[in-house]
Amino acid sequence: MAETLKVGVAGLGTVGASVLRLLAKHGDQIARSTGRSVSVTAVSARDRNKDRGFDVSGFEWFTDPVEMAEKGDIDVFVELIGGDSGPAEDSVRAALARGIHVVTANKALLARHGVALAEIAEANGACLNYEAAVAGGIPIVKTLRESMSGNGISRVYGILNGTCNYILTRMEAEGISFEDCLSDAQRLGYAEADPTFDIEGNDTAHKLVILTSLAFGTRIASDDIYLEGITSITTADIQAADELGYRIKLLGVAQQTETGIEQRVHPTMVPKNSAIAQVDGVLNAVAVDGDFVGEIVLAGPGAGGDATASAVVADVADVARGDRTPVLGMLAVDLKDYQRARMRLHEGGYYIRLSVYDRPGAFAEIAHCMGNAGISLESIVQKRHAGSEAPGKYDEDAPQPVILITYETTEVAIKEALEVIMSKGVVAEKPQMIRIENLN
Ligand SMILES: NC(=O)C1=CN([C@@H]2O[C@H](COP(=O)(O)OP(=O)(O)OC[C@H]3O[C@@H](n4cnc5c(N)ncnc54)[C@H](O)[C@@H]3O)[C@@H](O)[C@H]2O)C=CC1
Ligand SMILES: N[C@@H](CC=O)C(=O)O
Ligand code: NA
Repeated sequence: MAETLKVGVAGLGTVGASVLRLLAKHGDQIARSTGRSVSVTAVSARDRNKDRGFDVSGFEWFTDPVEMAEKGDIDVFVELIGGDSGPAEDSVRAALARGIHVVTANKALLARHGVALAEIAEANGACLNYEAAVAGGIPIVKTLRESMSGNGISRVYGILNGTCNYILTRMEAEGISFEDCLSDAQRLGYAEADPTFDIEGNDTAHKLVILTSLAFGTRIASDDIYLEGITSITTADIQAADELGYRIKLLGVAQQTETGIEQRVHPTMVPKNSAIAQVDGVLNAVAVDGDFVGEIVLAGPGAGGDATASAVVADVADVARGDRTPVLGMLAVDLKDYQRARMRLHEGGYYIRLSVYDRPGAFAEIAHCMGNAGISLESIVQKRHAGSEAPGKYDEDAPQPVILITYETTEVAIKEALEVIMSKGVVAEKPQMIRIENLN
């Protein structure tokens, strides 16, 4: 058998601890599969004496991950610290500059510096593998980098954040509050160190921009993305979606249009019978439309220590096998510039929830504003608040929820119509607007 592959692991938190356990449990299997034994020889974490449930005394210890990257006797540097700068960035750059292969789960780092890191890796003959960075345990990076290289891709989309999907699923199924669901996701090791990255959509955006680059052969365009998180989603929206035959999911979508590539992250109403609507809890799903293969959908755990470790170790195994696939599926120099499609031109159906003053003519005013903007309404439903006046009487001071579903229209038309509606004094608060995606 070839020489042992020496691995240094930086960051012994949720994912790092699972990586050590996985390698301890399945090291023999990996050696048989790759023809090379893989052994962790060095680790870096902040506190050597912390009880992590496993013994770290057999590893060379580095308090500073950059030192491990620069001086450690290792072949692979596994970065599981997190963050798009600081020790994660410095240590990865140092390892690659030395020609040490890098495996990372850090999507924030790749979204910001992916192309620059790919260039350093290429210049020094090192691998940079990051399967765990996108949709956790789902092998989507490998699928795009290798298995779909013979296809022209027109769209890639999916549920890319386990924390948000877990929150939305439990809010719908169990009626649990947003805050309680989020703290459970944190306790289970799904959330980012700063969970606002999850719930405000940034984590999904980090993953989507990596997928866009892999799918379309473009440079990573982290700033060119439309972004909305799930913090404005209420149980009223979830219930209304259910009654209308939809579920609400946080989707990341990258789609080729006539004017460029649309990169967008936002809560989305998807038909209940679509494949993506069945994906619950911490599971993620990614769909890719290829011109020869058609649509493929991969689903599986998107977060959690063990599922993520599965992807990290598969990347280490690829290094052991001698797999040298280019970082972004092609050399960095061959990546095209990303051309952004304007979000205002986005076309689709919309769900609008308005809080309408119960006054004569209010409905007509709303329908008129929509009509003026060229928007056709598929349905309009008034949902009386429990305890409000019986039908036949009205209470001017008690706004009532009204749900509109539009036929396909443009983002610019919807936004303009809602502004006009707000200016007419018929609604009590800013309207809620959720895009509808009619997926299979
Ligand atoms: N938890 C999950 O489900 C997933 C996490 N990821 C990514 O994996 C990476 C790690 O995530 P987790 O394990 O969840 O985070 P974590 O917060 O549990 O672990 C990070 C570890 O890095 C250590 N650390 C921080 N600064 C350090 C430094 N200067 N030197 C050495 N160690 C340092 C921390 O003490 C902590 O133990 C992040 O990039 C995250 O986005 C990716 C997919 C899933
Ligand atoms: N916080 C992330 C972890 C995996 O990438 C998530 O919830 O998906
Ligand atoms: Na993955």
